[in-house]
Amino acid sequence: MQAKTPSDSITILTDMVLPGETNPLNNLFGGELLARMDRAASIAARRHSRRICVTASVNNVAFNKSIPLGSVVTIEAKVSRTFRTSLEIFIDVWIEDRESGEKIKANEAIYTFVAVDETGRPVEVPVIIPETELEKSRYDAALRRKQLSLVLAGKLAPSEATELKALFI
Ligand SMILES: CC(=O)SCCNC(=O)CCNC(=O)[C@H](O)C(C)(C)COP(=O)(O)OP(=O)(O)OC[C@H]1O[C@@H](n2cnc3c(N)ncnc32)[C@H](O)[C@@H]1OP(=O)(O)O
Repeated sequence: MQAKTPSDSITILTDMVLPGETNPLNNLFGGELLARMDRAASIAARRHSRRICVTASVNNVAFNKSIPLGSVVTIEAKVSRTFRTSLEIFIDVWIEDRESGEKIKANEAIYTFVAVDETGRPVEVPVIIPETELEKSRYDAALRRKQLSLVLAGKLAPSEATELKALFI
Protein backbone atom coordinates (compact mmCIF):
# COMPACT_ATOMS: atom_id res chain seq x y z
CA MET A 1 0.00 0.00 0.00
CA GLN A 2 1.32 3.42 -0.93
CA ALA A 3 2.22 5.76 1.96
CA LYS A 4 0.16 8.93 2.31
CA THR A 5 0.57 12.30 4.00
CA PRO A 6 -1.84 14.07 6.39
CA SER A 7 -2.76 16.55 3.65
CA ASP A 8 -4.12 13.66 1.54
CA SER A 9 -6.97 13.27 4.06
CA ILE A 10 -7.71 16.90 4.88
CA THR A 11 -11.45 17.47 5.28
CA ILE A 12 -12.95 20.89 5.88
CA LEU A 13 -16.60 21.37 6.85
CA THR A 14 -17.95 24.91 7.08
CA ASP A 15 -21.45 25.45 8.43
CA MET A 16 -23.53 27.85 10.50
CA VAL A 17 -25.05 27.47 13.99
CA LEU A 18 -28.85 27.52 13.69
CA PRO A 19 -31.40 27.99 16.54
CA GLY A 20 -32.31 24.28 16.78
CA GLU A 21 -28.64 23.40 17.50
CA THR A 22 -28.07 25.52 20.63
CA ASN A 23 -28.30 25.13 24.42
CA PRO A 24 -30.29 27.50 26.71
CA LEU A 25 -27.34 29.96 26.61
CA ASN A 26 -27.70 30.16 22.82
CA ASN A 27 -24.37 28.45 22.26
CA LEU A 28 -23.77 25.42 20.03
CA PHE A 29 -24.88 22.24 21.85
CA GLY A 30 -21.86 20.03 22.67
CA GLY A 31 -23.43 16.90 21.17
CA GLU A 32 -24.06 18.73 17.90
CA LEU A 33 -20.38 19.69 17.69
CA LEU A 34 -19.35 16.09 18.50
CA ALA A 35 -21.52 14.83 15.64
CA ARG A 36 -20.11 17.37 13.18
CA MET A 37 -16.54 16.47 14.20
CA ASP A 38 -17.32 12.75 13.90
CA ARG A 39 -18.59 13.31 10.36
CA ALA A 40 -15.49 15.28 9.32
CA ALA A 41 -13.16 12.73 10.97
CA SER A 42 -14.99 9.85 9.29
CA ILE A 43 -14.46 11.44 5.86
CA ALA A 44 -10.75 12.07 6.62
CA ALA A 45 -10.31 8.42 7.70
CA ARG A 46 -12.04 7.24 4.52
CA ARG A 47 -9.90 9.53 2.33
CA HIS A 48 -6.75 8.04 3.85
CA SER A 49 -7.80 4.40 3.79
CA ARG A 50 -10.39 4.26 0.97
CA ARG A 51 -12.27 1.88 3.29
CA ILE A 52 -15.35 1.94 5.50
CA CYS A 53 -14.18 3.53 8.77
CA VAL A 54 -15.97 3.30 12.12
CA THR A 55 -15.45 5.43 15.21
CA ALA A 56 -13.56 3.35 17.80
CA SER A 57 -13.05 6.04 20.45
CA VAL A 58 -13.17 9.74 21.16
CA ASN A 59 -9.83 10.29 22.85
CA ASN A 60 -10.06 13.94 23.69
CA VAL A 61 -12.44 16.84 23.26
CA ALA A 62 -11.65 20.25 24.67
CA PHE A 63 -14.66 22.57 24.68
CA ASN A 64 -12.45 25.59 25.28
CA LYS A 65 -14.65 28.27 23.81
CA SER A 66 -18.41 28.45 23.44
CA ILE A 67 -19.73 28.91 19.92
CA PRO A 68 -22.61 31.41 19.75
CA LEU A 69 -25.78 31.14 17.66
CA GLY A 70 -25.19 32.37 14.11
CA SER A 71 -21.45 31.59 14.15
CA VAL A 72 -19.76 30.31 11.03
CA VAL A 73 -17.93 27.18 12.20
CA THR A 74 -15.08 25.54 10.30
CA ILE A 75 -14.04 22.02 11.23
CA GLU A 76 -10.75 20.72 9.85
CA ALA A 77 -9.96 17.02 10.23
CA LYS A 78 -6.74 15.26 9.20
CA VAL A 79 -5.25 11.85 9.86
CA SER A 80 -2.39 12.42 12.32
CA ARG A 81 -1.11 8.83 12.60
CA THR A 82 -1.97 5.37 11.45
CA PHE A 83 -1.26 2.06 13.15
CA ARG A 84 -2.12 -1.36 11.67
CA THR A 85 -5.87 -0.93 11.19
CA SER A 86 -6.60 2.19 13.25
CA LEU A 87 -6.20 5.86 12.42
CA GLU A 88 -5.92 8.81 14.75
CA ILE A 89 -7.72 11.90 13.45
CA PHE A 90 -6.94 15.37 14.76
CA ILE A 91 -9.75 17.91 14.52
CA ASP A 92 -9.37 21.68 14.84
CA VAL A 93 -12.44 23.90 15.11
CA TRP A 94 -12.49 27.61 14.29
CA ILE A 95 -15.13 30.29 14.32
CA GLU A 96 -15.01 33.33 12.11
CA ASP A 97 -15.29 36.86 13.46
CA ARG A 98 -18.31 38.35 11.71
CA GLU A 99 -16.78 41.76 11.00
CA SER A 100 -13.07 41.08 10.45
CA GLY A 101 -13.37 37.53 9.09
CA GLU A 102 -10.50 36.56 11.42
CA LYS A 103 -10.41 32.83 12.33
CA ILE A 104 -10.47 32.13 16.08
CA LYS A 105 -9.60 28.65 17.38
CA ALA A 106 -12.57 27.39 19.41
CA ASN A 107 -12.04 23.69 20.05
CA GLU A 108 -9.99 20.65 19.21
CA ALA A 109 -10.56 16.94 19.42
CA ILE A 110 -8.90 13.62 18.72
CA TYR A 111 -10.86 10.65 17.43
CA THR A 112 -9.76 7.10 16.64
CA PHE A 113 -11.27 5.28 13.67
CA VAL A 114 -10.78 1.70 12.51
CA ALA A 115 -10.90 0.70 8.84
CA VAL A 116 -13.09 -2.36 8.29
CA ASP A 117 -14.22 -4.59 5.43
CA GLU A 118 -17.84 -5.19 4.41
CA THR A 119 -18.27 -7.64 7.31
CA GLY A 120 -16.94 -5.17 9.89
CA ARG A 121 -13.57 -6.89 10.28
CA PRO A 122 -10.55 -4.56 10.78
CA VAL A 123 -8.27 -4.23 7.74
CA GLU A 124 -4.82 -2.68 7.27
CA VAL A 125 -4.44 0.95 6.27
CA PRO A 126 -1.63 2.77 4.40
CA VAL A 127 1.16 4.24 6.56
CA ILE A 128 1.35 8.00 6.96
CA ILE A 129 4.34 10.32 6.63
CA PRO A 130 3.96 13.59 8.55
CA GLU A 131 5.40 16.65 6.79
CA THR A 132 5.01 19.85 8.83
CA GLU A 133 6.39 20.42 12.35
CA LEU A 134 2.84 20.30 13.79
CA GLU A 135 2.07 17.07 11.93
CA LYS A 136 5.33 15.56 13.22
CA SER A 137 4.61 16.48 16.85
CA ARG A 138 1.04 15.12 16.64
CA TYR A 139 2.40 11.93 15.03
CA ASP A 140 5.03 11.48 17.75
CA ALA A 141 2.51 11.76 20.61
CA ALA A 142 -0.13 9.53 19.01
CA LEU A 143 1.20 6.21 20.30
CA ARG A 144 0.97 7.53 23.86
CA ARG A 145 -2.65 8.56 23.25
CA LYS A 146 -3.46 5.19 21.68
CA GLN A 147 -2.09 3.35 24.70
CA LEU A 148 -4.03 5.61 27.08
CA SER A 149 -7.24 5.02 25.12
CA LEU A 150 -6.69 1.25 25.16
CA VAL A 151 -5.94 1.25 28.89
CA LEU A 152 -9.12 3.26 29.61
CA ALA A 153 -11.14 0.89 27.41
CA GLY A 154 -9.77 -2.07 29.37
CA LYS A 155 -8.06 -3.44 26.23
CA LEU A 156 -4.45 -2.97 27.38
CA ALA A 157 -2.95 -3.70 30.78
CA PRO A 158 -1.36 -0.56 32.29
CA SER A 159 1.84 -2.59 32.78
CA GLU A 160 2.06 -3.00 28.97
CA ALA A 161 1.60 0.70 28.20
CA THR A 162 5.29 1.34 27.53
CA GLU A 163 4.87 4.89 26.22
CA LEU A 164 2.83 5.93 29.27
CA LYS A 165 5.28 4.35 31.68
CA ALA A 166 8.15 6.19 29.97
CA LEU A 167 6.53 9.48 31.02
CA PHE A 168 6.96 8.64 34.68
CA ILE A 169 10.27 6.75 34.76
C1 LIG B 1 -18.73 6.61 11.75
C2 LIG B 1 -19.47 6.03 12.92
O1 LIG B 1 -19.98 6.71 13.69
S1 LIG B 1 -19.47 4.32 13.10
C3 LIG B 1 -20.51 3.97 14.48
C4 LIG B 1 -19.82 4.00 15.77
N1 LIG B 1 -18.79 3.02 15.84
C5 LIG B 1 -19.03 1.69 15.82
O2 LIG B 1 -20.13 1.19 15.68
C6 LIG B 1 -17.83 0.80 16.00
C7 LIG B 1 -18.18 -0.41 16.87
N2 LIG B 1 -16.96 -1.13 17.23
C8 LIG B 1 -16.39 -2.03 16.41
O3 LIG B 1 -16.90 -2.33 15.33
C9 LIG B 1 -15.11 -2.70 16.86
O4 LIG B 1 -15.00 -2.57 18.27
C10 LIG B 1 -13.86 -2.07 16.19
C11 LIG B 1 -13.87 -2.33 14.69
C12 LIG B 1 -13.76 -0.57 16.45
C13 LIG B 1 -12.59 -2.71 16.79
O5 LIG B 1 -12.74 -4.10 16.65
P1 LIG B 1 -11.91 -5.13 17.54
O6 LIG B 1 -12.50 -6.45 17.41
O7 LIG B 1 -11.68 -4.54 18.90
O8 LIG B 1 -10.59 -5.20 16.73
P2 LIG B 1 -9.10 -5.18 17.23
O9 LIG B 1 -8.94 -5.59 18.66
O10 LIG B 1 -8.35 -5.96 16.19
O11 LIG B 1 -8.73 -3.65 17.10
C14 LIG B 1 -8.61 -3.04 15.86
C15 LIG B 1 -7.83 -1.77 16.04
O12 LIG B 1 -8.60 -0.85 16.79
C16 LIG B 1 -7.83 -0.37 17.88
N3 LIG B 1 -8.74 -0.04 18.96
C17 LIG B 1 -9.76 -0.77 19.41
N4 LIG B 1 -10.37 -0.13 20.42
C18 LIG B 1 -9.71 1.03 20.59
C19 LIG B 1 -9.84 2.12 21.50
N5 LIG B 1 -10.79 2.15 22.43
N6 LIG B 1 -8.97 3.15 21.40
C20 LIG B 1 -7.99 3.15 20.47
N7 LIG B 1 -7.82 2.14 19.58
C21 LIG B 1 -8.67 1.10 19.67
C22 LIG B 1 -6.89 -1.52 18.20
O13 LIG B 1 -5.77 -1.08 18.96
C23 LIG B 1 -6.52 -1.96 16.81
O14 LIG B 1 -5.59 -1.03 16.27
P3 LIG B 1 -4.37 -1.43 15.29
O15 LIG B 1 -4.81 -2.58 14.43
O16 LIG B 1 -4.13 -0.22 14.48
O17 LIG B 1 -3.22 -1.77 16.18
